[in-house]
Amino acid sequence: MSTQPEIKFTQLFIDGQFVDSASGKKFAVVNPSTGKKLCEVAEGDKADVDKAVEAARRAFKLGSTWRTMDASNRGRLINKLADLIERDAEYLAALETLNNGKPLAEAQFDMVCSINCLRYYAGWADKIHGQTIPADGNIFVVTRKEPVGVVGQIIPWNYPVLMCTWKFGPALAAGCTVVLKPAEQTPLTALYLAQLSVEAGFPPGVINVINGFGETAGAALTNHQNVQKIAFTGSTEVGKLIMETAAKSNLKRVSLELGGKSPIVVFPDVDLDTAVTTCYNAIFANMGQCCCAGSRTFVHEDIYDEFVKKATAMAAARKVGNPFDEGVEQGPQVSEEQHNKILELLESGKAQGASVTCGGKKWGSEGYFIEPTVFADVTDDMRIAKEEIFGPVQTILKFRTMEELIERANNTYYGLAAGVLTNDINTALTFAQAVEAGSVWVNCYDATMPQTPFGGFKMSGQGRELGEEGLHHYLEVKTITIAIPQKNS
Ligand SMILES: NC(=O)c1ccc[n+]([C@@H]2O[C@H](COP(=O)([O-])OP(=O)(O)OC[C@H]3O[C@@H](n4cnc5c(N)ncnc54)[C@H](O)[C@@H]3O)[C@@H](O)[C@H]2O)c1
Ligand SMILES: CC1=C(/C=C/C(C)=C/C=C\C(C)=C\C=O)C(C)(C)CCC1
Repeated sequence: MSTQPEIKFTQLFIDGQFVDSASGKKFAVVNPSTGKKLCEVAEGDKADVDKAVEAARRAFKLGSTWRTMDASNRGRLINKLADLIERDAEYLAALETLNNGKPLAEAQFDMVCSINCLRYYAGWADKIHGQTIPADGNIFVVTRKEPVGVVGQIIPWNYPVLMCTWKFGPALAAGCTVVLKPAEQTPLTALYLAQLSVEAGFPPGVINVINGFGETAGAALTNHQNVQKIAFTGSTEVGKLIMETAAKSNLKRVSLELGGKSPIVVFPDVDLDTAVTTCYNAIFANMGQCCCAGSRTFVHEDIYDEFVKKATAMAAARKVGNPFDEGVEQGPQVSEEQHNKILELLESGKAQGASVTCGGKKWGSEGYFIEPTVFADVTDDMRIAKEEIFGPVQTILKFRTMEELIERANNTYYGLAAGVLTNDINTALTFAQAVEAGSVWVNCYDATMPQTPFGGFKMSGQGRELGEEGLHHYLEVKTITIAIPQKNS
């Protein structure tokens, strides 16, 4: 596989066509493995968002090709897009690795998950229906599930293709039209998907992609009077802004997939090597850049020292390097900003008294690499135990009792995910029921499938993506009540 896949699309995608931005401005896209510029892409802002929303509105007009299409044909188009991603998966994975820095094998797995997500939602397209309701009186009542309309979708840089499919799948199955804003760090694969949408046969305006920055393009989308819903994945800080802007503009619907500080808990009755591996994958996958990363590893005091020894050995053996190289498990962080944020948090961990048993600093001399790091003797008050690090940093905390564990696991503003490793079903269920988290994984982690709802309690978000739940945010319920001469049971 080429380490320099050709970059084919760098403009904005509006109304089925690639176009320059209205201002003519461009911004640089950087290769995180080197810190050097890869290319420039068109920089969209309010004027371009307005055009894209207008195109999406036209595509959503009553009587349009999209609105009059059989639902089963919407499903076929979504399936066709999945087929095209599958056809070009090697290229797309390489482009993702180039732009995002994730190891090629992880990018390839992301493509599989993305294809599965689209196929799952393709199947839903003609299974979205309302009810007939035996309401009181001489009436006949039906509900219809209708698409909410033009949807703005704002996504982060950690899973660029996967996040596109989590957003496109349910929106298109529901019959909405979309304007997607990829993260400014990683626009390249979304633009390629835009081209695939043309090849799949989506009518112009159904899918639009506007590259640009959050404060300009993202804010214009969130503020837009003709956008009926925003689906956002990213930081909790921006999630709050989105809700505020949505409320102040047209009270558009909002779903939010935000940060986390998820506990993964190890009880002493487990196979220790298996537990160490599960916890290692839970935090180090995707360079730790995952909202649901198992970023607080709670280990029972009886096995704590042995666990720390094994976890340290495992992290020390992690192969860091060029994400295109065979066997490399960890590439660079996505950007200099993220890299510096992580280094600052590493220093805070050291200063607050945690023990670095592995790593703890920058890796290499170019690009945005960080050493796989393990902190032991972590206490709840430390910043590394409270803040989302979003890096390859395992923090290991000690616990003694279930009661204390539950209290500490829940002592966070976040509530995205949790894991519990034990062979005792009572222990597993006690924790699973008590922990405040949208996903709880027992004897596994990151087990996220298109069929299973995903999202957060508390400040980790609003609403759920994936599964049937993920469709509801893209649908309005209309109640149609018809007066009839005489109802009969
Ligand atoms: N939950 C996640 O998947 C996720 C993803 C990325 C980052 N994060 C967290 O957020 C931290 C900061 O990363 P970041 O700055 O890239 O995240 P971010 O929330 O700023 O960016 C996510 C997306 O939101 C857009 N955005 C930013 N400001 C906006 C605004 N005012 N209006 C509308 N859209 C806006 C960005 O352009 C991007 O597309 C990370 O360190 C990590 O802790 C979480
Ligand atoms: C962590 C791994 C995976 C899961 C990724 C998930 C659940 C991402 C979800 C959404 C986002 C953006 C979260 C926030 O960052 C895979 C894709 C199942 C592969 C293994 C590693």
